[in-house]
Amino acid sequence: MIRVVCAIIKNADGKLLLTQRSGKMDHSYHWEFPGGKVENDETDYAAITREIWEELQIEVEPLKKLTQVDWQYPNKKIALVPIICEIRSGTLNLNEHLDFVWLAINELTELNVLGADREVVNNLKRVYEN
Ligand SMILES: Nc1nc2c([nH]c(=O)n2[C@@H]2O[C@H](COP(=O)(O)OP(=O)(O)OP(=O)(O)O)[C@@H](O)[C@H]2O)c(=O)[nH]1
Repeated sequence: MIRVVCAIIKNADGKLLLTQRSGKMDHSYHWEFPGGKVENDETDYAAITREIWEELQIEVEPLKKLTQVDWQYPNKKIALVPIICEIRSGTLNLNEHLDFVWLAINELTELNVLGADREVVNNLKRVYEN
């Protein structure tokens, strides 16, 4: 099982950041929460800080882990760990993705999001509704 962390980043309007995978990536053109694989001997928080810096040139502070989603794709099984993060500095620059969007939680269903992320969105609705 591959351990993957993804960042839940909210802006001042309460909208969440999603990024679109490029044509060169696995699951091309799907939308996801930015993040990536945790490397050996790396903590989840170190991994998300590194990935967001590499992908978006933003410095984030990880604040809280949410419920892990285990998901089987045809070619791999992942454990996706969503982490609530706050932006500390930087201006968003797309180093790897095709596009980004800020959307309210109820608007996320309109996007073609990855399977595991649909589950994350459902869990988030519960977090934000309570
Ligand atoms: N970054 C990210 N990856 C996700 C999310 N949800 C999800 O299923 N994944 C999957 O987790 C895997 C690892 O992410 P990655 O960004 O490091 O993968 P990659 O395409 O660079 O490498 P890979 O092609 O070897 O899998 C990918 O297969 C990706 O599709 C998500 O919200 N964020």
